[in-house]
Amino acid sequence: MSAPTNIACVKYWGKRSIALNTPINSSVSVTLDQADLKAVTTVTVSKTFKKDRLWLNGVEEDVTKSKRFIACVTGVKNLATEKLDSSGEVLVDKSEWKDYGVHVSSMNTFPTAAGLASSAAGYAALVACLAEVFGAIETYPGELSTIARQGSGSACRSLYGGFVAWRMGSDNDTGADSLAEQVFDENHWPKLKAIILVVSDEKKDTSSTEGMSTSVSTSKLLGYRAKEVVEGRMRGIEKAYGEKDFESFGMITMQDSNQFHATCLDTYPPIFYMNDISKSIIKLIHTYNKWKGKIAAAYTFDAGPNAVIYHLEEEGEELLALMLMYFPDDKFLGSLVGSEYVNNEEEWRKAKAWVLDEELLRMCDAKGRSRGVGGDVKKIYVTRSGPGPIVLSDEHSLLDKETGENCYTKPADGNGVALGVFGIGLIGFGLMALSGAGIGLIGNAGGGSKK
Ligand SMILES: Nc1ncnc2c1ncn2[C@@H]1O[C@H](COP(=O)(O)OP(=O)(O)OP(=O)(O)O)[C@@H](O)[C@H]1O
Ligand SMILES: C[C@@](O)(CCOP(=O)(O)OP(=O)(O)O)CC(=O)O
Repeated sequence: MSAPTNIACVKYWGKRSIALNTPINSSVSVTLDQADLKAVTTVTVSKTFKKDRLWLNGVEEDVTKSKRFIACVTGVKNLATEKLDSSGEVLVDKSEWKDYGVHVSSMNTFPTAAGLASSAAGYAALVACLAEVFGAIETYPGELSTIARQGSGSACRSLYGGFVAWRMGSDNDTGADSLAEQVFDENHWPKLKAIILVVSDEKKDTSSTEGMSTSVSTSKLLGYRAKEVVEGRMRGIEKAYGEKDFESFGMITMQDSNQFHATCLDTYPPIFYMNDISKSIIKLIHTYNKWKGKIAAAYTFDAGPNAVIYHLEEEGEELLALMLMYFPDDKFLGSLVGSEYVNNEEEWRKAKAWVLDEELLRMCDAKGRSRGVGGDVKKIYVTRSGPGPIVLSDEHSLLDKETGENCYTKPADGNGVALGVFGIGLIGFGLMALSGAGIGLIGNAGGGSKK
């Protein structure tokens, strides 16, 4: 299976219960297109596997004590149904699944743990893939998202496409109502686009989990935000998205990003996720909006320095040209990922030569960022909203079909694989080799249960 990342417009920051991984406030995000960023995961299960194993980007991680991983496997197994063969015979009774070991191999097509929501895509892919293999059936809508939430909070939102809310819920005993809900699907607002400026692809020094824990115990501003601010913003942004009102959508998105980073600064000791490059992106966007006379672009930053700039299609080329003017790549390094405008060197030169308004440039120059200084932005994605998890065909398996061992190696030069290598193909049942001694069920191929 593959699963998307998502970038929140109203941020999740702070846990109500660490054990249940429930939040102190609701949040809402845009699911991004998997053509550009995704986690790809294969699951194989077998009775012969001695222990559960996970390979991430080709390297094995010990998951035998991972609370997050165990919660996902156990949670999905609890919803499992029996596995049938094509004639309707029971191959695996649901009571037997507990004896099956799980092998998982997963890779991200973008930097891992760098504030680009790799944990969201990764745990959503894991839960969606396990659900296929075990034929899991939800007893109420959103139940699988309550399981993904226990892997990583933001992962619950990656189980759906489009515009997705994570309702904080009120059940403090089970967390069963702290779940994701699709507010609008990915086809609702096709003109909405996103430019991602990767300022750093290094692993961040304060993880979200650790950062929000310190914030909850030390920041009064965070408590105020959760109590007094978020619900109004949730209502406002859902209305704005529904009405395709970019100005309101953009305003709330920017204000909420700023408030999230203000709570980080209010945390003791303070946490700094944005750096000077992030701040100069913020200044450029405000200058651009001032020049436009309206909110035409809106930035948001997760727990890292990388910027996501939401905008409408009509501003896409101009904004990209503006970014390339102030954050250029020195030479053409290949097409901008996902870009409709820059797919070869000629288009890249054209984008760089785009004639930006003199007054706009004068206003931007006055904000202190010099034109043409390269090296600060490592990579640019030009993307949009997309669907939730997708079933891939067998040929994309990251686990060896005979042995169930990892067969994926991360290329030396990048994050994951070249785009397009993992094609998207919906197939039906993909029972690979279910024999008494052999490997069980290959999860990126779809389930075989009664549904
Ligand atoms: N494809 C994947 N499959 C399973 N687990 C993954 C996958 N990708 C990332 N993870 C887990 O998520 C962790 C990274 O999460 P972290 O929250 O630190 O970064 P992030 O998700 O990239 O950033 P953020 O959530 O702040 O945007 C990894 O160390 C790994 O444990
Ligand atoms: C800033 C954020 O991206 C924080 C995401 O935090 P995580 O979901 O990664 O945290 P855990 O639940 O501890 O795994 C905001 C958001 O995505 O809403």
